[in-house]
Amino acid sequence: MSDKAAVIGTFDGVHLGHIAVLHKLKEEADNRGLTPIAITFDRHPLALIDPQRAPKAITSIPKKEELILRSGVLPIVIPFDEELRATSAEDWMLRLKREHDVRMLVVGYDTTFGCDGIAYSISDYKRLGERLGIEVIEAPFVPGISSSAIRKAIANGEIKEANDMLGRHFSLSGIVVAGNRLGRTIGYPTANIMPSPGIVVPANGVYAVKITLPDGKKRDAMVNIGVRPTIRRGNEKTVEAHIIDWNGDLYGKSVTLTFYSRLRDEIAFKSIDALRKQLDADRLEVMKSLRN
Ligand SMILES: Cc1cc2nc3c(=O)[nH]c(=O)nc-3n(C[C@H](O)[C@H](O)[C@H](O)COP(=O)(O)O)c2cc1C
Ligand SMILES: Nc1ncnc2c1ncn2[C@@H]1O[C@H](COP(=O)(O)OP(=O)(O)O)[C@@H](O)[C@H]1O
Repeated sequence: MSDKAAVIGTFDGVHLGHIAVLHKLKEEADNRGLTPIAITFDRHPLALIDPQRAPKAITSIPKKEELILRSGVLPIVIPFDEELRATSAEDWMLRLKREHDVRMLVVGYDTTFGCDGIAYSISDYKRLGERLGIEVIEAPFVPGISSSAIRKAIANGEIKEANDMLGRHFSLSGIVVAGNRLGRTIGYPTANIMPSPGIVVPANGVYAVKITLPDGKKRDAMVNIGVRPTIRRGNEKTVEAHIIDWNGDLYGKSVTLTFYSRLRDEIAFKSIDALRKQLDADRLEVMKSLRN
C-alpha cells in the first residue's frame, strides 16, 4: 500500500473552492510521491448532530465521488456516525496514519475535524502533525464561494450564480413518474421527475436545461418546477421536463437535468390556450439560451 496525502471534508457540491483544495492536494502529493485521497462523509455532519438544521445536499454521494475523482483525487466515503463525532483531533490523525497510511494532510483555513477541533488553529494541527509524523500543509482559500451560498442560490432560482460558484452546471437526477396525462393533450408532453430525496430543488419557475436520457444522450429541454396554478389540483410541487423535438417512453427511467438558466416565474393562466402560447414562446427562448 502506497503512502497517502489526505484532505478531510464534507465537499458538498465539489465547488470551485473545493477544487482549488483538491488541486493543491494533488500537486503536493505528486511532489512527494504520495497518493492523494479525500476523506469525505456519507452525510452532512448536521444530519447526525442536529437533523432539523441539516441542509439539503447539492450533490448526491455518487456524484460527489465522481467529481472528486475527476480532479485527480481518490474519494473515500466514511459514515459520519456517533463514534466519529466523538473522535478527537489527535485520534483522527492517528487513525489517518494507521488505517490509511497518511503522511501528509492538507488543512483548510476553516477546517475543524475532531470533537475538540473547534479550538484548533492551523498551527495547532501543524504541531500535532509534527508530533505524530504527519506533515500538515495549509490549503488555498477562494473567497466568496461556499456550499451554503450555493444551496441558497439554487433554492432562490439563481442558477447562473450557483453555476458560477460551482464552476459547472448544477444537476438534479430522478425517476420519471406518471402525471395526470394532460401534457400530451396540449402538445407538450412532460416527463414528471421525482428528484432524489435530500437534494436541493431550485425555486419554482421555468428553466432551460439539458436532459441526460437513459441511453446517455443529451437533449434540450424546458423544465417547470412548481404547483402548476393553471391546472392545479392541490399543492403538490412537481418537476417536469418537456424534451424538445423528442418522442419516447420514459416512465420508470432515471434521467438527469443539468440547469443552464431560469426563464421566468410560474404563472396562473386564465386558459389552457394562454398556457400553450406561453409554452411556444418558452420553447424558442430555451433553444436560444442553450445555443449561447
Ligand atoms: C416549460 C413549462 C412551463 C410551464 N409553465 C407553467 C406555468 O407558468 N403555469 C402553469 O400553471 N403550468 C405550467 N406548466 C405546467 C403545465 O400546466 C403542465 O405541464 C401540464 O398541465 C401537463 O401536466 P401533466 O404532465 O401532469 O399531464 C409548465 C410546463 C412546462 C413544461
Ligand atoms: N418530448 C417529450 N418530453 C417529455 N416526455 C415525453 C416526450 N415525448 C413523450 N414523452 C413521454 O410522455 C410522458 C408524458 O406525457 P404526459 O401526457 O405529459 O403525461 P404525464 O402526465 O404522465 O406526464 C413522459 O413521461 C414520457 O414518457
